[in-house]
Amino acid sequence: MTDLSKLRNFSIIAHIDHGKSTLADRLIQRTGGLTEREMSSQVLDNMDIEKERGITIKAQTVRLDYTAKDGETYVLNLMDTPGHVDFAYEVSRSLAACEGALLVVDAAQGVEAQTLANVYQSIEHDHEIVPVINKVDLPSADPDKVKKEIEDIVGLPADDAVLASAKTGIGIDEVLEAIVTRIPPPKGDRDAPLKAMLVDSWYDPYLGVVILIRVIDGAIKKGQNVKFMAGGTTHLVDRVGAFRPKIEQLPELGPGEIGFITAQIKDISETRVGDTITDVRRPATEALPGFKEVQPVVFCGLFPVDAADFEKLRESISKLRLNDASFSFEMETSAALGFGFRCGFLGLLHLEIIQERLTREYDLDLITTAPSVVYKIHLTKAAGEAEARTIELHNPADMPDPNRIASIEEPWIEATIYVPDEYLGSILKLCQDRRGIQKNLTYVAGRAQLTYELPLNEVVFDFYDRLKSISRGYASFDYHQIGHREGDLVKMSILVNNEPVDALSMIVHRVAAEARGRHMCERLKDLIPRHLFKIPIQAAIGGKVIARETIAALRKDVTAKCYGGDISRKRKLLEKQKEGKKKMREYGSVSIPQEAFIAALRMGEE
Ligand SMILES: Nc1nc2c(ncn2[C@@H]2O[C@H](COP(=O)(O)OP(=O)(O)OP(=O)(O)O)[C@@H](O)[C@H]2O)c(=O)[nH]1
Repeated sequence: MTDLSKLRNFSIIAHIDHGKSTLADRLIQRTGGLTEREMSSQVLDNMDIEKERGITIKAQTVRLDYTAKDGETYVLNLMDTPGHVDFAYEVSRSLAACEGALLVVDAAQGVEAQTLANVYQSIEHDHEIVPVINKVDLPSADPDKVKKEIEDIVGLPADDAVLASAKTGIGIDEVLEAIVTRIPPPKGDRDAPLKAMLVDSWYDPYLGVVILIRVIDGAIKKGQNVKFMAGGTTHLVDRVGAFRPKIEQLPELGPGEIGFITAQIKDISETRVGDTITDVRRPATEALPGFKEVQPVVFCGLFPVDAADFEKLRESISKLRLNDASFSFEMETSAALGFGFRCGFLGLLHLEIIQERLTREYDLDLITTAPSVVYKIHLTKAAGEAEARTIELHNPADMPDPNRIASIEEPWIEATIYVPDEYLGSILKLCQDRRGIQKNLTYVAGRAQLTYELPLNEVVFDFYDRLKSISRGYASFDYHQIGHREGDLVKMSILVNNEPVDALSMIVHRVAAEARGRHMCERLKDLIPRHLFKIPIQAAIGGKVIARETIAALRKDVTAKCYGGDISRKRKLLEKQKEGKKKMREYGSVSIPQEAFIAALRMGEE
């Protein structure tokens, strides 16, 4: 067990790309955990997609030994946190396991929205925050301006901010000293019953489910019987250890310590982030505060392009789910798309990551249906029912008969947008177009900080992409949910050749329905190839058509213009046609190319 006064638990909070992972790797290297060669590939971002996209998805932790200038050796637990709004709950749990944080701000970019959101969380956890101005090696670095921003915008003193370059190694010793001298040691009672927080968990093919914990009171040892208080399950601990970053087994973890346990757990859904772990024989009386079950907020259908891939899709999805308890799925059948899965995600980025992994790692061609949020539908009282029911709707296809609906509620978010002045006008228009309600607007140092309330369903399509493109990448965005509100919502169906295409139906606000319907029809007109007959494309609410386009009939055979003369050219064309067919879905007698599904949903005007 480590002496409490020699322990420091900290995390690194930063906006995406400000250098959190690079700094973490540099700290590991300086304290001897890694050689220069091992440094060459980032250690903490260990999933391929994380590396490629340069974002951290799962929180990881490392235990470092550091001999400080005072001659004492300290154990530093560094906790990495995910950098994206979709994973805010994991950030919050990781922060709860620490006493302090390094606030990394890019010396050239300055404070961004995500920085703010994470700092506020960190302050809520009573953290000691040490500002680190990173990338001072860049020619465009302006540390004094960034210091002023940290003081004016974040509201933290920044006089003694550490100036560093995670890339070149400048200031790394100062960062380590600041951790030891400025971040307080943890508190904890060794003699109290075991109380440990479940910070994170993941599936490892050799170890089974690995659980990252922070011990609050008591100690946890190999051979101990433990209970998960919220989950209600009990387990026998068979390994206790820490990451350095390689695995090292330890006899026990005492109060204030961070490390991992394994307990022969097969299913990750038994380990819920935020749960309290206690001893079976001598349990704690109260669980740790703040446990929250994470719920998916965005749903969509995933269908194989080739119906024969269904089993492969099922297997692949089940495998992904082994490592990600926040992702949910259940089987779904669609008249047009056949068998597939309805999946739930924490947000759009989460959706994209899963979709990309399925495509890339499992080599599947998929059709993704329109993402949908969770609506609360209040039904009218049916004959024989004691009281009116409320249902949760994840899939526009399951929308009840409008006559049975008393009212519909949709989820709302509060968004914080941080944007340079010159783009403010267009951002305000974007928010207004998406039914936003402006709550606040302040200016700091040539940039505007905007607070808007927005319906989540207006954000899930392409809000973030639009925001980035309007502001040339300078706007940053963060949000949290603020509950459901009633809205005048309707289901809009898309009919191709008079047949409804359920993958394209969506729930929209009545006011926006016509414009969106028209837009969808226009898009589809360009995306669906001509056939030998005329194809009407319609958007409808109930039986009422609100928009219509027609694809003219194809008059000639594609090869006709070759006059049968050039046979190789003719063959090429036919082959091309065949190739195209593979990626199409048949709707009645109409073929719709795979990319039409996603392309039609993009609302941006080009
Ligand atoms: N010039 C310079 N570049 C740096 C420095 N630190 C990091 N970078 C670069 O900045 C980019 C982003 O760094 P990361 O460490 O991946 O950023 P991050 O904050 O971990 O990003 P997320 O994992 O998405 O939160 C990389 O290309 C790094 O090489 C630095 O001190 N100087």
